[in-house]
Amino acid sequence: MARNDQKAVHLPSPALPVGFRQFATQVAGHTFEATNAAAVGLLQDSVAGCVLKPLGKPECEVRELNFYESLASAAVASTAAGAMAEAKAPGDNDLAALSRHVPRFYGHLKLVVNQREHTFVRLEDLTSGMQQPCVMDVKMGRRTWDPMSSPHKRQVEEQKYVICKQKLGLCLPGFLVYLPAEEPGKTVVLRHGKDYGKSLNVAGFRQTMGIFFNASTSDSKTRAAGSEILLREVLRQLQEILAWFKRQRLLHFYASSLLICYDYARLSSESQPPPSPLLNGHHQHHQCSEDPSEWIRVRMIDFAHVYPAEDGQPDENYMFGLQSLIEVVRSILYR
Ligand SMILES: Nc1ncnc2c1ncn2[C@@H]1O[C@H](COP(=O)(O)OP(=O)(O)OP(=O)(O)O)[C@@H](O)[C@H]1O
Ligand SMILES: O=P(O)(O)O[C@@H]1[C@H](O)[C@H](O)[C@@H](OP(=O)(O)O)[C@H](OP(=O)(O)O)[C@H]1O
Repeated sequence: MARNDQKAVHLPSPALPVGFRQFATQVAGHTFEATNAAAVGLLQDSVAGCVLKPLGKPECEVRELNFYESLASAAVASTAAGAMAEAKAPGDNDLAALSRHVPRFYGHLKLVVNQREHTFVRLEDLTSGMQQPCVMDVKMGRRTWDPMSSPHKRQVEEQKYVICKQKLGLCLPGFLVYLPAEEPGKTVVLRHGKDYGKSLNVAGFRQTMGIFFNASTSDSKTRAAGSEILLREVLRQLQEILAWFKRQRLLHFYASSLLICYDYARLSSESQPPPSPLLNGHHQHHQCSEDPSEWIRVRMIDFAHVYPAEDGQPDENYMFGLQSLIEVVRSILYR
């Protein structure tokens, strides 16, 4: 069963190249539209574990492609310099270190969708391997317009998600979560888009985060071991990203997001009581006690508005949002 604020309309299917389909767990961003054949969303690639992201407006295309390609070359340069004990270009280390917080990049390609050619980047699917993927897109920063934006674009951006953006430096364009249903063993899917995110105040934002992490106070069924592992691991990954931002002086990220993904199937199995001891006094191996980063992933996405840092300043705008997000997750963990 699904609940959501996105009306169930039957859209005419877009004409896609053979071997590709619409990516079902896209929660935000540009999507296919029934009445606009030029609008394109993410595709699921025939290559397992990959998605294809359309690059959109020409200026966004150049910036996002440039970002991924710079990261890829910095990673190569860093590895080669390490092997040869050579000096690297300034900033290569920081860029190479960023790669682990970003989906893996497998190049770009052009595809014809609805009789129009579009450029896509092929990326690691961050929900890959998840049986019941829960996904949240959190857009970072009080300021979501870039230095080249027109006065009109600035004004439009300033008027959206006003409370959460100004108070927390965060906004919530969409999420999808599996929740336990009344009937034991069954789940419901809750899905909300940008209209919901735009209606939130700070209390609503915090409450929504609790729901997304299956850790709302009213829900005692899953407020157990799994939820604690989830919150601790999300915090750990957020702290690593913050540590990177504190070091780097290269880039500023406007209107960029963090994508938080986890597998509800693993969350609920982690929440089961551990198996009882065997007659010989040993415990059976608990099949879920592997590395939580296998089923919990926090990554930076959407680099259409990445700019070189002016005067080598840190990206305070992004860090303000990230610190708020860390505080919100921490408050859910320790309440
Ligand atoms: N690597 C990925 N793996 C899985 N899902 C992804 C990945 N990249 C993007 N998505 C999904 O697609 C959505 C949109 O991604 P993204 O923000 O990059 O697109 P966009 O169209 O540039 O967004 P915007 O309109 O905010 O500029 C995300 O919210 C997420 O659901
Ligand atoms: O959150 P909303 O209300 O959906 O607003 C969109 C959001 O700000 C996107 O980041 C932006 O795309 P870009 O990052 O590509 O600018 C898009 O501009 P667009 O409509 O001009 O594509 C906006 O409509």
